[in-house]
Amino acid sequence: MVARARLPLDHLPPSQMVSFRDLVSGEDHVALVVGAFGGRPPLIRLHSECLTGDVFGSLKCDCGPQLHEALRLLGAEGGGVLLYLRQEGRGIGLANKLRAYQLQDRGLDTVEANARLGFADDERDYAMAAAMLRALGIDRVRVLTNNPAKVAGLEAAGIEVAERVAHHMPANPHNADYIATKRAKSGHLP
Ligand SMILES: Nc1nc2c(ncn2[C@@H]2O[C@H](COP(=O)(O)OP(=O)(O)OP(=O)(O)O)[C@@H](O)[C@H]2O)c(=O)[nH]1
Ligand SMILES: [Zn+2]
Repeated sequence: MVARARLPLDHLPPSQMVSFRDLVSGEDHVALVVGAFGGRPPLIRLHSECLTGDVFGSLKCDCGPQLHEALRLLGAEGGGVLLYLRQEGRGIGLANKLRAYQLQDRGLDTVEANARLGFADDERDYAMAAAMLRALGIDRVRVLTNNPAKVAGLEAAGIEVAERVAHHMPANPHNADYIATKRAKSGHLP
């Protein structure tokens, strides 16, 4: 844990941002601790950075709506934690994601494009996310995700996943194929 501060957020209960330094990548990951929780395992979201979707509202993926809906759900529960993980492009970085988009414009799907660039479909791991949760005193969670690799990654690192809560957003004409490919090839759950 590197630094921590109160961070008032629109329409959300009193929140804090906590930053962590990843000594392997040098990146700062952040935990947004929304409101208060206790009793049942807290609702959490592991959100992988997506500059295009999170900041600019890109329609090519579902990251922006997933981010905002996750925060809304945490607020509606009174509290929870969103980990904002600096895993842009499923861990390949922004420039390579843009190269992958270029290949997708030529007909490759999201998995084929990664392979063409010499990457695995998904280069992320969740050990850092588990370490962040433990540093916050959390060892049992309910996790908002459609991605079984996130559940498996947390469990492998010693965090108990009491429940997986599906986190689907409505598709649009630009991301429908992307979402279908994640289901067909990357094991994403309905
Ligand atoms: N390499 C690559 N990364 C992408 C692409 N589209 C989105 N991303 C990245 O994928 C990450 C989000 O992953 P998703 O597969 O949408 O969702 P998930 O996080 O695995 O699963 P959920 O928890 O269900 O949302 C972000 O880091 C995005 O930047 C793409 O076409 N290629
Ligand atoms: Zn995205």
